[in-house]
Amino acid sequence: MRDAALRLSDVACLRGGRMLFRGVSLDLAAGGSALLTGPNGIGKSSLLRICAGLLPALAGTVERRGGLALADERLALDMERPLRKALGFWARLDEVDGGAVEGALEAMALRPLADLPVRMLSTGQRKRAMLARVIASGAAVWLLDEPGNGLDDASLGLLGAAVARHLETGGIVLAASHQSLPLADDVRIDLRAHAAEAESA
Ligand SMILES: Nc1ncnc2c1ncn2[C@@H]1O[C@H](COP(=O)(O)OP(=O)(O)OP(=O)(O)O)[C@@H](O)[C@H]1O
Repeated sequence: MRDAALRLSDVACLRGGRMLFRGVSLDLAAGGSALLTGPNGIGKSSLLRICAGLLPALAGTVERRGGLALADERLALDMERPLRKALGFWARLDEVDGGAVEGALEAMALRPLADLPVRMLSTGQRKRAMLARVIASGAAVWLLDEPGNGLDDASLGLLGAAVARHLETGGIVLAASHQSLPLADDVRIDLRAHAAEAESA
């Protein structure tokens, strides 16, 4: 993971025929993290999708080095499978060993729930399950969309600890949130400063 990188240069985003933001630059190397902030609808999720290569940027460049894991509003876990098996499905695709799933369950305090079908998990437990999927992936670059939503204080602490461990081992974290998070963010990008309307106002 030590050669992981995420670099954005002058990125602009057009969505639904509307310019959302422009001029966003970011340079994260191994161990680097950033928090994207701004009100609902400003384009935080869109920027994460651009970083993930799921949405083209209107202008600018995105460079990624290292595997990528995205946690957004989609749980991406089989609702009918027990949690451990649902995570195991991704672990096989990600070609990580079974120990990665156990470690991720432990990190998110999900061991006691590991044999329950995913559909039986509560909102906060599902969010922890999604974070466990990211942790188990072994990906260097974590893109986390509103990772604190639905989490109680204890779970926010687990999230903060997981992020800190990931950064210590050379990972990169880009999180988007409209609320403050217990993350060691080196860089903060307030998308309001890049909003297309702000420029013309
Ligand atoms: N598939 C789409 N097609 C067209 N417009 C879209 C699409 N998805 C989102 N948008 C629009 O893009 C804008 C930015 O949405 P986005 O989800 O990136 O904002 P956000 O800052 O993450 O918001 P929130 O804090 O509510 O999650 C919104 O105005 C939204 O309606």
